[in-house]
Amino acid sequence: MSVIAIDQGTTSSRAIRFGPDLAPEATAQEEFEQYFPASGWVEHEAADLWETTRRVTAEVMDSSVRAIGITNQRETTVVWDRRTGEPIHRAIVWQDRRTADRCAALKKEGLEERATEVTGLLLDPYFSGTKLAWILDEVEGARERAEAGELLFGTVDTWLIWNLTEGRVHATDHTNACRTLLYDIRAGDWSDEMLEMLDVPRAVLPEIRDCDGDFGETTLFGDPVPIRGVAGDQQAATVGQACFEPGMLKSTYGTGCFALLNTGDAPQFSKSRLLTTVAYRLGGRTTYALEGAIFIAGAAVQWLRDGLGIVEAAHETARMAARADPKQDVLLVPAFTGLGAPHWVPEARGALFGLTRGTGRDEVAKAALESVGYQTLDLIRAMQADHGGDTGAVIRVDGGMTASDPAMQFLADITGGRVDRPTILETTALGVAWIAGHAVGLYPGAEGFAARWALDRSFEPAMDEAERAARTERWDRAVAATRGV
Ligand SMILES: Nc1ncnc2c1ncn2[C@@H]1O[C@H](COP(=O)(O)OP(=O)(O)O)[C@@H](O)[C@H]1O
Ligand SMILES: O=P(O)(O)OC[C@H](O)CO
Repeated sequence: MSVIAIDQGTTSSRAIRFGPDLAPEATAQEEFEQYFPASGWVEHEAADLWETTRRVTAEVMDSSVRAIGITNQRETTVVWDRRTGEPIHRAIVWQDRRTADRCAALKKEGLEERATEVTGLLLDPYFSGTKLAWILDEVEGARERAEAGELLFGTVDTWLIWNLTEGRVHATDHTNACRTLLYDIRAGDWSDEMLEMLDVPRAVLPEIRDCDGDFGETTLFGDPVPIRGVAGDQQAATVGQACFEPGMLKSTYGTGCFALLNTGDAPQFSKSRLLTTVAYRLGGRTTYALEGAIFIAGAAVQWLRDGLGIVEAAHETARMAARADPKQDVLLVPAFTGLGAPHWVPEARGALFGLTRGTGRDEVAKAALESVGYQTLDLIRAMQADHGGDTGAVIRVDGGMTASDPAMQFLADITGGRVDRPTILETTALGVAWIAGHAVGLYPGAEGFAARWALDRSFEPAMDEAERAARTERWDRAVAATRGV
C-alpha cells in the first residue's frame, strides 16, 4: 500500500509515491514555462500547472495507492469560470510584484497595522489578496461575474483539487488560506473585514478544510483515490522535518529560503516583521509558526550559472569556495528582487562589496554561498527578538541547496547554531504524504513519524565569537547600504 505526494512547485511539478514504510518508491518530474510579461511580473499558464501535475501523477500511479496528498507553491493566484473550468487569466505567481502600488496605497491609508492584526501578514504584493483583486479589476467583466457567483478563486492546491475531482470540490486548507491576506488567523476563517479592504467578493472563495480533511476523490487514474492531505509547501516541509514541538525550526533552501519556527497552539505576532502563519491543522487542532521568507537563496547560485556564466553546474561552487583566497572578504547582498524578511524593501537591489584587483570567480562563488547564511542570520535574529534567545540553536535544513557542504558550514558558523541535514531532503513531499497516509490509517501518528527522522550530517559552528561579530557588523552595514541605493 502506498501514497502519492504531488509537489506542485514554482519551476516544476513532481509526484512521489511513498511505500508502506514511508520510503520513496517512484518519482516523476516535469518543468513548465515561466512568463515574465513585464518587469517584476511572473506568470504561469494554469493549464500547464494542471497538465504537468496530471502527467507526473499518472506516471507514478499504481493499484497500491490508497491516498493522494497535495503540496504546492503558495500564494500563486488562479481565477476560473465555475461552469467551463477555464482560467480567465494566467496564474499570477507569488514572486510577482505588480500590485506594489496598490499595497503602497493601502499602507498610505494607514491600513497595514490592522491587516497584520487580522491576518498575521503584511501589505505586500507577495500574498494572494491583491493579485486576486487585480484580476477582478483588469479582466473585462470579471468583477460582475465574480459577484454573480460565476467565477472561482484558488491558490494552486485548490486549482489542482478542482481538476482532480472534475469540478466537484472547491476547497483549500488552512495553511494555504492563511497566505491570502483574506484569512483571519485567530478565527481560522475568511475575514469579512479583509474582503472589504481588498475589495474581493466572498462568492469566489473556496471552503477551508483541515490539512488532513476530506478533499474528495479522483477517478481520473482508474479506481477512485481519496485526496486526504493538503498543505502549502513550506508548511509541509515543517511537518516533513517533524518540527512538532514549539521552538523547533526548519529552513528550506530552494530558489528562495523559508524558515518556519513552531510557536505552538496560539498565534504569536512578530515585533520584527516576520509573518504569523498556520504551520498545520490536523484533527481539528491548529499549530502556528513564525515565518521568515527570503526571495533569493539557490537563485544566487543560478545567477552564477545563468547570469554570470562562471559555473556550469551548481555543485562546482563548493570546489570554488574552497579555492577562494581566504584573505579576501567579498560580500554579496542578493537583493535581486528587493529584500524580503525581516527588511521588506521591494525597491532594494543587489550589490557586491569588497572587490579588489585579485577578486575572481572563486571569491564571487564563495560570496554567493555565504549570502544564504547571512540572510538566514537576519531571520534568526528576528526570531530571537520575538521568541527568546536560544531560538536557532538547532536548525533542520532541507531543499536542493543543502547539498552544498560549504554553504551549510557557513550557515552554522555565522548563526552560531547547529545545522542538521536529514537523510531525506524531499521533506516537502514526505510531509504531505505522511498527512494523507495517516488520515487513511496507513502511517503512524506524529510521534512514530518523528522517530523516523534520520540525520545525514550535523554542521557545528566553528567560527570564533570575535570573527562572527565582525562579519555580522559588516553584513549589517552592507544591507543598510543596499537599502539606500
Ligand atoms: N550543490 C549545490 N550547491 C549550491 N546550490 C545548489 C546545489 N544544488 C542545488 N543548488 C541550488 O538549489 C536550488 C534547487 O533547489 P530545489 O529545492 O530543487 O528548488 P525549488 O524547489 O525552489 O525549485 C537551485 O537554485 C540550485 O541553484
Ligand atoms: O515553489 P517553491 O519551493 O519555490 O516555494 C514557493 C513558496 O511556497 C512561496 O511562498
